[in-house]
Amino acid sequence: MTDSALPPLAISMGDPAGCGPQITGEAWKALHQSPGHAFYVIGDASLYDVPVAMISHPADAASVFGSALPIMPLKSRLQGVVRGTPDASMASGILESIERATLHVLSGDAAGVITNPISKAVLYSAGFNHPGHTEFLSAICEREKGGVFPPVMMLVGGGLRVALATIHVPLLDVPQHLTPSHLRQVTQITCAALKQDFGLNAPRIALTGLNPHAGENGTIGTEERDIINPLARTLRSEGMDVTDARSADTVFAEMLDGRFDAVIAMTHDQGLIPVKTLDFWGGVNTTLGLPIIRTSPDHGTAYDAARDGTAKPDSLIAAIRLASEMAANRLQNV
Ligand SMILES: NC(=O)c1ccc[n+]([C@@H]2O[C@H](COP(=O)([O-])OP(=O)(O)OC[C@H]3O[C@@H](n4cnc5c(N)ncnc54)[C@H](O)[C@@H]3O)[C@@H](O)[C@H]2O)c1
Ligand SMILES: N[C@H](C(=O)O)[C@H](O)COP(=O)(O)O
Repeated sequence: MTDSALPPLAISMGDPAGCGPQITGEAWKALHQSPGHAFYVIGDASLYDVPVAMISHPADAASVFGSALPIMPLKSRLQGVVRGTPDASMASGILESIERATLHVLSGDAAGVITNPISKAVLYSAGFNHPGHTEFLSAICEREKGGVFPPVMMLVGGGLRVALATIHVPLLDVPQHLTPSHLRQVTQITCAALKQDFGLNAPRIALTGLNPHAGENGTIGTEERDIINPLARTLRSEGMDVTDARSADTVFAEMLDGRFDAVIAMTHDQGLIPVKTLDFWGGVNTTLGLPIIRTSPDHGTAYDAARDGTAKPDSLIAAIRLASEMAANRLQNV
């Protein structure tokens, strides 16, 4: 469900040398006759190969969206953008765009933020010290709202919703992050978001095991027996519909059979491989646990496709559609 009474969606520019500008123009072409998906970009007009309209406030976006891509100009200057060639001097413009889009959602001027892909390596080399958008957006929300908003990454696509218990963590360090309190927090945030943002009244959640065969009763690893299953029992006693650790090699097939509404995977690749394999072009990354709606395409900067002008917009379009649905659901369910 979408709601055209909602304010427009804000889209960040992403890496200007990556596929963001091209797929944003293509997304506008696909959606400009759908007022319920109206959006604007905070970026530089010279990047886009579609008709553009400069706006000075998000409220101006809806009236021009049907005929041009609405753009709010950056304050940072972008000089010498070469498609397909990463350049760390673009970092301030990239970050300004993400931050302003987020502030627009926090102020209620935008219904949600959709982030175009960034190269983490480019931003790290310019001093950016968050692992990715997920944690950066959480930090902005915490600074502006004064609360604590631990973010949870969820990928949606191919019939799956997969939340991650750990994100950009080296495999060697994963076990130390899987504490009962952390897993409780991730599961509670996922459950709340399934209700509020996905409109599911009684979500059914499956936890994966960390080890092969979910530890095979403690004979191939003990995290399931000692951490995941005791926590799952406690959460069930509190009324949550959550499984013990299930084998990660079969649980996604079980979800496709309709047994679960979401899977919580213990590691990044455990969760993202099935979604991106089933639906790389339509997959969406969303951040749960924030006071704002945030979605993103599931792919990266695709510099090669950006250079050749062959980037596909499908995942960005899916991210825009999902952000609209989530914003409408959140409006209804708060
Ligand atoms: N949401 C994000 O900001 C995000 C997500 C993932 C990766 N990244 C970043 O992107 C950079 C590149 O990462 P990567 O190479 O592992 O992944 P990638 O998704 O950029 O590219 C993987 C492959 O898929 C192709 N591809 C990706 N998106 C495409 C599209 N829309 N159309 C056509 N082809 C497309 C690429 O050309 C490449 O061959 C890294 O710096 C990574 O940190 C950012
Ligand atoms: N792990 C994500 C993926 O592979 O799709 C990606 O790196 C995005 O991270 P942020 O949304 O935190 O930038």
